[in-house]
This record gives sequence, structure tokens and C-alpha cells, in this order.
Amino acid sequence: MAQSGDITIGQLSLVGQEDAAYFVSLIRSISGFPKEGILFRDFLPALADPRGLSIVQEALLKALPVAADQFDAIAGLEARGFLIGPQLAAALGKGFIALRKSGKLPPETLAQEYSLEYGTATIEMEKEAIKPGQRILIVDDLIATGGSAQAAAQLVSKAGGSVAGFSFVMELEGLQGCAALEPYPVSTLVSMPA
Ligand SMILES: O=P(O)(O)OC[C@H]1O[C@H](OP(=O)(O)OP(=O)(O)O)[C@H](O)[C@@H]1O
Ligand SMILES: Nc1ncnc2[nH]cnc12
Repeated sequence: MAQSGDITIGQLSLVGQEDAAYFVSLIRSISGFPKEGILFRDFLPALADPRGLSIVQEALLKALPVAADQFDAIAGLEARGFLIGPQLAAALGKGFIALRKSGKLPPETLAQEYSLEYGTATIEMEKEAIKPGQRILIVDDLIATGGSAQAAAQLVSKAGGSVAGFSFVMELEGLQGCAALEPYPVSTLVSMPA
């Protein structure tokens, strides 16, 4: 697979090597943020760039983990999942469901606590956001340990929905995040060392 710096281009190559390399060049890596020992991977510079923004949308559409007729709505995790979920949902003619950090949504909510690479957190969803039986694609910018994504899946199940799969832009290697989501279909565009 193609490599650019320490980033491996996986399914992002579906947009072509030139666009893939361009997008990867815009991913920023910051060492020691938000804590000592963490190499923080930031795709905001790629979203700030018009070409970068359209590349990520095209790539997410081309790399869907299941066919678009296999899910009814997209759910995204606050905050960075909100930056890709709504545009992907709009492009597919689906709705977007927000999974928020705790304390941001009015009652009644469903909540799920989880741990991630640098701490613990709780996400919440409006109790009625998902109709019973709805099939949900969960999206986020990055999968590290998979804790956030697993918590999102638990919330979808608590609400009576079913998880159709997961789409991520970036995957951190060596933390077994995608393995933790088995047997759900998972798609990631690029991978890189944690
Ligand atoms: O796979 P995990 O170990 O759970 O880590 C991945 C999560 O960590 C980051 O979010 P963060 O909680 O930092 O919040 P933010 O999007 O609000 O910055 C990222 O956007 C994912 O949601
Ligand atoms: N290394 C990392 N960079 C960006 N977001 C993250 N979420 C969890 N680990 C992360």
C-alpha cells in the first residue's frame, strides 16, 4: 500500500493516488497533545482546504463499509464526527443523528460511558432519535482504541436501532480499535502509528 510520511494510504486510494497524497499531506501530527506521550492526529487542516474537503467526502462515499441501501441514517460522534457525518448523510439522502458529549442535550437522553486513548467520557443521544429497527452507519474522524465507537454502538442498540457499520477517516495502528468492532463492517481511509 502507498505510504506518505508515516501515514499509509488504504481506501483513500479510491479517489486516485494524486488526490490521496494531497489529502494526506494536509493531516497534521502534534506530539504531546493533549497529554504527554500522545501523537495527536488532526485532519482539520484538510477540511479547511476546499480540495481536501471534497476529497474526504468523495472518499467516504466510495469507501462505504456497506451499500447505501443497507442503512437508514448516519450517526456521528461529537465533535469531529459532526464534521463529516452531515455532509455524507446529505450526499446519500439520509438523516444525521448527533451523539453528544454528556450534559449538552435536553432530557430525555440515553447515555453511555467509555474510555479512550487519553481519558474517559460519556456520550448521550436523544432517547427518540432512532426509530426501532433503524439501521445506523456510525461515523467519526478517527478510531484509536475503539472505545468511543463501541459506546456509540451501545447507544444505538439501547435506542432500539441496529448498527450497519462504521466509517472512519483515520485509524491508529496497534491499538486494536477495528478488531474491537468485529463483526461489524468497518471502513477506514488511512492508517498511521498511534
Ligand atoms: O477510539 P477511541 O480511543 O475512542 O478514540 C477516538 C475518539 O477520540 C477523538 O475524540 P475526542 O474524544 O478527543 O473528542 P473530540 O472529537 O471532541 O475532539 C476522536 O475524534 C474519536 O471520537
Ligand atoms: N492520537 C489521537 N489523535 C487524535 N484523536 C485521537 N483520539 C484518540 N487518540 C487520538
